[in-house]
Amino acid sequence: MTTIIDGRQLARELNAKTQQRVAQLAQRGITPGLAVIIVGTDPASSIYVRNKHKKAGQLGIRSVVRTFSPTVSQTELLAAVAEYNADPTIDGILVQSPLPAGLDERAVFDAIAPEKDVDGFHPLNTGKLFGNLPGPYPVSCTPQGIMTMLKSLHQPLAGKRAVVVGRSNIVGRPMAALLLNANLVVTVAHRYAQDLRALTKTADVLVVATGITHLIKAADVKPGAIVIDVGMDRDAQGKLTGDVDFDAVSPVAGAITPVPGGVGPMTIATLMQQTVDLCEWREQRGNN
Ligand SMILES: Nc1nc(=O)c2c([nH]1)NC[C@@H]1CN(c3ccc(C(=O)N[C@@H](CCC(=O)O)C(=O)O)cc3)C=[N+]21
Repeated sequence: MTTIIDGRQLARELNAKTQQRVAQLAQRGITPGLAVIIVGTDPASSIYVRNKHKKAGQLGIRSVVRTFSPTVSQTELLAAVAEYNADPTIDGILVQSPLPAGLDERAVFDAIAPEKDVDGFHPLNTGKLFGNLPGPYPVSCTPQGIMTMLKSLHQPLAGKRAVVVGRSNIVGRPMAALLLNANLVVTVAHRYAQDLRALTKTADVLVVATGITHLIKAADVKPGAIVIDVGMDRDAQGKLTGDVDFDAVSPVAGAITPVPGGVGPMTIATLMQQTVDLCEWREQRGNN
């Protein structure tokens, strides 16, 4: 009776809506454009970028990928961002994180025009999110995709206790803000937490984004809890797995996301959704 939250199926449904919106725009001669900047050839990063590019193509989004050598200078990267900022055919700009050591990732994110910031990493957009200011504005794709997954359960969330484990700028912090904006009671736990397991055990909604393989075991989860696993870890056999011990936890949980097939596909579907959002918002502003 545990619900397995099927990220692939939810992503298919979201992508179908996005594809329809792209078709509507096409009737008016508009094609959403996504620019992806990747530095180096880390195999995992290259796979994500290739998947994003492929999905964009399937939905009718024009996607351009620019790959730089790991020796690229900060100046060259900023020049590429400036070029896409000024390019009227580009609606969304994504700089694949993390950048190699020696490059200032924050400075590159900050250089992206806030209205083209498809990842929602620019301080203007995170500031709006944390202030629960009226939209529209882009939000980090992984936590936004998780909110879509939570909504798919059709359970009232206001007043529930959420625990987010991890406080990265990409996942933990924006996740906490989204849950708080949805009126949950939010705790953010991290590596300095005293008695982490006592905290996770109180969660009605538990989001785990630590990169620690199978950190969360059955005894750490409240019976019936909604468990969201953001981990993308490799087990001893090199198989992709999560921060949650799925086999042990799923009998305890009320609903749980698998890895793979959970949060990952929804992250990409949300990226596509937000590329089209940015395109439509720009249209509405009459800013070509
Ligand atoms: N600026 C930026 N924005 C990002 O959104 C961003 C990033 N940098 N850097 C890296 C992370 C990671 N990420 C993933 C997206 C999809 C899957 C995904 O689709 N995973 C599949 C499995 C893929 C596989 O088998 O390897 C799944 O979970 O089923 C995973 C990871 C986006 N990220």
